[in-house]
Amino acid sequence: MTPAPMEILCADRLVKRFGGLVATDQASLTIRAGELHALIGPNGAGKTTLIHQLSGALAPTSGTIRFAGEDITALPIHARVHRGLVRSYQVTSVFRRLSVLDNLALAVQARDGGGLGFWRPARAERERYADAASVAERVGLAACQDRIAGALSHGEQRQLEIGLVLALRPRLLLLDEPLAGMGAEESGRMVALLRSLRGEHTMLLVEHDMDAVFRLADRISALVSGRVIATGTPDEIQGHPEVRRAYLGDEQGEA
Ligand SMILES: Nc1ncnc2c1ncn2[C@@H]1O[C@H](COP(=O)(O)OP(=O)(O)OP(=O)(O)O)[C@@H](O)[C@H]1O
Repeated sequence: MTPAPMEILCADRLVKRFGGLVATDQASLTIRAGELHALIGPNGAGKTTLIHQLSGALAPTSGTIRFAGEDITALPIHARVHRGLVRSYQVTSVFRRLSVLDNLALAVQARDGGGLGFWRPARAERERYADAASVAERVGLAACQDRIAGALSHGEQRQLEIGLVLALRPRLLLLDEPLAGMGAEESGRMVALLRSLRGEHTMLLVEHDMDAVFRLADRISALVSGRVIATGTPDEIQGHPEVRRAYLGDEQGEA
């Protein structure tokens, strides 16, 4: 029997040039099924450019991306989403005038290919809403599932965005700075949510909050000038001399 592949995503030597600028420079990255993998790096290191290449928003100049054993380098965003590679805020967006539950039900419907409930529309609708309610609960929004999305706090809206991605039942979630712009309390809630998803979902997290990254990640890859210079456990990354010099600086490198 062939064992299931451990690696869900394998990016091999991705180069992205913008004119004379090389934003990712032979960047290679492997994500294992089930892990929370964080990508760290200083401003301008190429994190966003790399994520965009993985999601399909940007075509690499060279290099390949394999997902679940298939070469997806040339596939557009929607085809990657269809295969289960989903980035938050890219494909699904919050409809501010709809309720939390309606937003989630629409994402469930999108997942099911438009919800062709031709036979039993009422039942299909009920199932969709039951599914949406369980996602609302999963992301900590059960108590406000009937509220208009536009009236949610910033932190709750980010929780909803995670819910919209989860409703698509992704095989790999690309999370781009989920803690951005949050205060301590909201950020604590989001970290708890991400921790609760750990082990249940495979995630690639780009985040500037080093504290959160080192608390959450199973493995971390460090990007410097477009290159992945190290991948390892939080302890290995924290002790890596080049990483300490390049990334952690006086935050942790001096500790
Ligand atoms: N569309 C573009 N056209 C030209 N240059 C770009 C473009 N997108 C990114 N760059 C450049 O590529 C380099 C990498 O940028 P990128 O945004 O990927 O880095 P980052 O690690 O995500 O940075 P930050 O942490 O500040 O978000 C930077 O020098 C940036 O100016």
